[in-house]
Amino acid sequence: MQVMTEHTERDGDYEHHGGFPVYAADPDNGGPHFGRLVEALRTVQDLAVSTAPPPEVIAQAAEQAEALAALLAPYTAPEGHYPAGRSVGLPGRGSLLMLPWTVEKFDRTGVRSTGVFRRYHMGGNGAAHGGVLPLLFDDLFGMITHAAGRPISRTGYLHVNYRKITPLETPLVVEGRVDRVDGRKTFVSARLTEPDGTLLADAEALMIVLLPGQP
Ligand SMILES: CCCCCCCCCCCC(=O)SCCNC(=O)CCNC(=O)[C@H](O)C(C)(C)COP(=O)(O)OP(=O)(O)OC[C@H]1O[C@@H](n2cnc3c(N)ncnc32)[C@H](O)[C@@H]1OP(=O)(O)O
Repeated sequence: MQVMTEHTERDGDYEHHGGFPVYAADPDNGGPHFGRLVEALRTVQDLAVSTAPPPEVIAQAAEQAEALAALLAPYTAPEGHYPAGRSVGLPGRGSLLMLPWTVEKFDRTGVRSTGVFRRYHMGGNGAAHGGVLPLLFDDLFGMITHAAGRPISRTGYLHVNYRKITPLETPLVVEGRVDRVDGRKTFVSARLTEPDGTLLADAEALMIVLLPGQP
């Protein structure tokens, strides 16, 4: 997967739009144990929303969670200086906020990612929560804009059409592209499908190039 520092045909003013820090991919994906930590935390998230332990077990889990937080707290770092979000070799770039999906295609013609929605992402009656689909699409649109060599942009609007119930624990595909560029405006669209092509949701968005100094 290409990242900002490896781009070739981009706007000559690419690095200067907006007040964004410049991110670089972490070639080590956070080191030998980071991916394992993120996966363990995701499993804890799944279990935290789907288990009903007795009080003594909850107390024990709370103590262990508090101990883990205390272990990590001394190592907080500035934005762009921790592996979460920059570990492009890990699902969701190693960020717990992102869906744990894997980018399979990332170039000027578009981006494709595959993965599953897990128990943590459940809304009601066994289906994915409606709020996680915009998260998936928004991050994809950021990557699409970036892969197309467009300058640093933010989402102006994001429209999602929910076509069919999105299942959990089922391999899915999301793929999108730049449809049109008009000055600062990049119009993008994407589709979320099952592997056989069944459409679950589609989305379109407007990504707006930041002006110098815009946050
Ligand atoms: C390592 C891997 C990395 C991978 C990287 C992965 C990154 C993930 C990225 C995630 C992206 C996000 O979620 S960003 C977070 C969500 N988005 C935001 O918080 C944005 C908040 N909004 C803003 O900051 C502002 O609205 C801006 C900066 C986007 C635009 O403000 P502005 O600079 O004043 O521009 P403005 O004149 O209003 O708009 C410019 C043009 O766009 C049009 N426009 C603006 N908003 C809209 C709108 N909602 N609907 C229609 N059109 C609109 C205007 O009419 C105008 O058209 P015309 O008159 O010129 O024709």
